[in-house]
Amino acid sequence: MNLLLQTSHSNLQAQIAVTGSKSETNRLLLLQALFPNITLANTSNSDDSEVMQKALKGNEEIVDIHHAGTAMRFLTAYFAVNEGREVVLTGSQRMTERPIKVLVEALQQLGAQISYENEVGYPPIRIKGQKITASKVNIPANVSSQYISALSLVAPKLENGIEITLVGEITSVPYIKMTLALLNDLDIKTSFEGNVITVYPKKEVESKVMTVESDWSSASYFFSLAALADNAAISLTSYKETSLQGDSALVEIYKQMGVDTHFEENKMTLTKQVDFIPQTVTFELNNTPDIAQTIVVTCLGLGIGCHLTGLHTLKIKETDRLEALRIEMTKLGANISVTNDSLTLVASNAINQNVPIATYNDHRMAMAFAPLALKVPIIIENAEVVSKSYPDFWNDLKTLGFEISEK
Ligand SMILES: O=C(O)C1=C[C@@H](OP(=O)(O)O)[C@@H](O)[C@H](O)C1
Ligand SMILES: C=C(OP(=O)(O)O)C(=O)O
Repeated sequence: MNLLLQTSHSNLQAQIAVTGSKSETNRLLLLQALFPNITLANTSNSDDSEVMQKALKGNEEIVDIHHAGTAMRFLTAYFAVNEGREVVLTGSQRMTERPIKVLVEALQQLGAQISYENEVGYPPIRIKGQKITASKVNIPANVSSQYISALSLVAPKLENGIEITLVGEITSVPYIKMTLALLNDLDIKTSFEGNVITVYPKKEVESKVMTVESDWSSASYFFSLAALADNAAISLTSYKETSLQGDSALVEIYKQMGVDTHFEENKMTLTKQVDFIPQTVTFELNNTPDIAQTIVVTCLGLGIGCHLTGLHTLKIKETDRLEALRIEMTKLGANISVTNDSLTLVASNAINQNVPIATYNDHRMAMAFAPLALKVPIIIENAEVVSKSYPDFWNDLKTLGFEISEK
């Protein structure tokens, strides 16, 4: 499904209930499988959370998690310590290109039995669940934080917990802290000092309702819309000023691009400010890789330049996001260059109209480019990809007055 997006509304007003964080949900689904007396509220309705839930509930030998990176990594650890069960864990074509070796080797250090069905280092993998008693493990920390979260999530159920020594620069740190904070909310003791994470064993937890905050990465598209509109007052629920999600850095980032955020109870309202906006912005995004695409497109829409660094993980996500951005932004007339870990956009004012944007099976390519419809009519190819994290995205955009038609 290709969608043509256009709008004559440049004053955006609406209240939108954004789905729960898929990162928090997928952690809590795993923790609920380990501790069934936890109840979850405001969970994500994303495809990635649905496949996670199905995989945890099912009993099949072949478990297919499609495009869901967190599900792939978290379930690798989950099945590795699930004594007596054997599964083949696989996913989409792209998932078979996303590396898993670092996590497999860490689990093998602990005594797990995991082998590769095809290419060494990549899914599909065969896992024979074992009782794990070893607790010390070293892991390179600069490829994906999801490996470290995966080990930490299963650790409370290991006889001796876990002590993880992180080697090298640590990437996507807020996601690791989110994992430990959720464990702490269940009264599971953890520590993260220097490059060592410790998670202590815990047999049972108290019954508790865990309420997921709405998804901040999904909120990023509304920050972009507010920045590109002439006027905006967009209210989003349910959000907290102090969040477990690192992407809440959006508040400070978009302040520099003319968006003010006001919190009241469980709602945040984004308003457009007409203050001075710099000609170029610079951000280090090692902590917040998922909002890189949103920010670049906002800058194009504002006619300003940007220099983004800390982007090395973008090459191994749903697609090579740096290359995808370079190609699609160039189609729109942008002057953009990328390296293995950075991106530079030169300020310019013209944007080509009616350009079909390819989305590369990447939900964030579709959603990041959509706000540009405030400036020029734009076509988003294979628009259904948004369901990976935000199935209601196109409907929510309609409530802001966008005309959306099949092309
Ligand atoms: O743990 C998580 O929930 C996530 C961690 C990040 O991945 P990396 O640690 O691989 O950068 C992020 O990009 C992904 O969308 C979700
Ligand atoms: C990178 C992402 O997801 P995952 O790694 O879980 O597939 C994302 O949602 O942007």
